[in-house]
Amino acid sequence: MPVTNFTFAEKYRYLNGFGSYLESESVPGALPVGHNSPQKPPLGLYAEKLSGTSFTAPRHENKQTWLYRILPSCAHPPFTPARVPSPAHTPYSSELEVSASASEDEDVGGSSVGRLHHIPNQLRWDPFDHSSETDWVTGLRQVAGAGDPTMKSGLGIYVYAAGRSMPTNAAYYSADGDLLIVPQEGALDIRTELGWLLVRPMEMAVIPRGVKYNVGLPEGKARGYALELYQGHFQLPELGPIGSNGLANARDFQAPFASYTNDTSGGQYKITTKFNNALFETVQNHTPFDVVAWHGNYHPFKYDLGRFNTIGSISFDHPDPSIFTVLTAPSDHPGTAVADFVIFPPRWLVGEDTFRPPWYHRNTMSEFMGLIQGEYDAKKGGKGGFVPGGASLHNVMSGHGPDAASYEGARNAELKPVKVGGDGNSCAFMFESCLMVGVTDWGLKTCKKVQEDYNTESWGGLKVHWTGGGSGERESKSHLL
Ligand SMILES: O=C(O)Cc1cc(O)ccc1O
Ligand SMILES: [Fe+2]
Repeated sequence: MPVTNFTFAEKYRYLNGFGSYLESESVPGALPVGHNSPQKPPLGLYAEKLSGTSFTAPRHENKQTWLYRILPSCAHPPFTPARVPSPAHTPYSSELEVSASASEDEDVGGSSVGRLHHIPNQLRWDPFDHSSETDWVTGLRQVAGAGDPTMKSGLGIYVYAAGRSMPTNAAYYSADGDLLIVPQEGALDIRTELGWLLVRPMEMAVIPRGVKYNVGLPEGKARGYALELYQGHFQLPELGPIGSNGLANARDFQAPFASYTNDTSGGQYKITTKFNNALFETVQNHTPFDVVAWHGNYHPFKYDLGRFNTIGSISFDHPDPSIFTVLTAPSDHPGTAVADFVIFPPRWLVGEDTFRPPWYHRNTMSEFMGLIQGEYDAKKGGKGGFVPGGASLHNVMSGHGPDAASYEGARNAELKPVKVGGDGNSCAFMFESCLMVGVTDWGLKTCKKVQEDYNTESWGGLKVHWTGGGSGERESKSHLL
């Protein structure tokens, strides 16, 4: 059986830098020098290329990694449809049986994206349930999405809940896209083909398309959010006039060290893949975690959100939330993102003569938000409220903004500097997309978490403050006065 007695220090060594071309060898001499694919790679290893872009992608976009492993990935029996439900449909409780959609998937060979409901209403969800019955693979649920993995366009938005580590002889990969993970409760001990990552709440990670991984739960349970990017890859946002540092700094992104298991005993390793949003599995007789060394720029990474250098107004007015972008996945149109990952971290709010929470707005982008901890400054009231582990969706042109209680509070607040979240521990995030997102059956119905009265609870009580009376006079004001 596999060697599993890695020490904490052996597992969690990191290589620093965003998008860097890195190399790592867990046995000295395992990486060929000056060659990618020598006739006989060192130590009797196989060379295997893992590409994240087309071979001919321009250099600044090109992503690939060379893996030096004991056996290549192709050595496995054929995949067959998995006996677990697809992520878009199914309740957490095993009492509710494997869903009808999963068996339909089997009939047609296992490829179904599921129905998405496109609705203009603002949506908010109570915290999603914990589950003791699921592991990472069975605990991922698609809430919303746009586009299509087969066309490599769009994104999927997920929540996960798990109460079990994946068996150590199991691995998962998604052929559909890069997965950005935002833990909300419980650490994730992620073993990837390229090495280990420990990802805790207030950290995030990205596992690229195709990279196999296993998720252990050191705390016995975990819950959080995830975004799967069907097209392109996340990159750091441009900084423009901010200059050469700020927001998420490149050096704070951490990639794993190579770490391998040498299991030649002919064990049984279950590989599950998500392929066009349906799950398939196979069992192979060698561990997928046999990469002794690698070099490349296509690798998993993590980032501690506490290292985000938050920048905001120090004079007046509330800036656009783009100033809080950690990572962005651009569309073909510059400045327009298929997905932005934005955080609202602990920070000081100042601003003279300024309404400090978000202004009311209708947005051409769609906004899915979650709360990692604390409270969000625009959402104080309402039955159920916006609470950690819950979520909201304000779709394309769906009006939103502070609820009535938050509005009145901010309108009358003394404008001294305040730390957002009071104790400084709040952190909400947003997955913002230029695409109109649809909600899955699971997100709309099966999860049973939609707050039916969200709109009226939030904005039904907004007061009229109009004092104009038709005089038409307008105050002209300089902020220098
Ligand atoms: O709707 C939201 O709460 C997210 C958001 C925050 C902000 O500061 C400005 C715009 C915006 O969409
Ligand atoms: Fe918004």
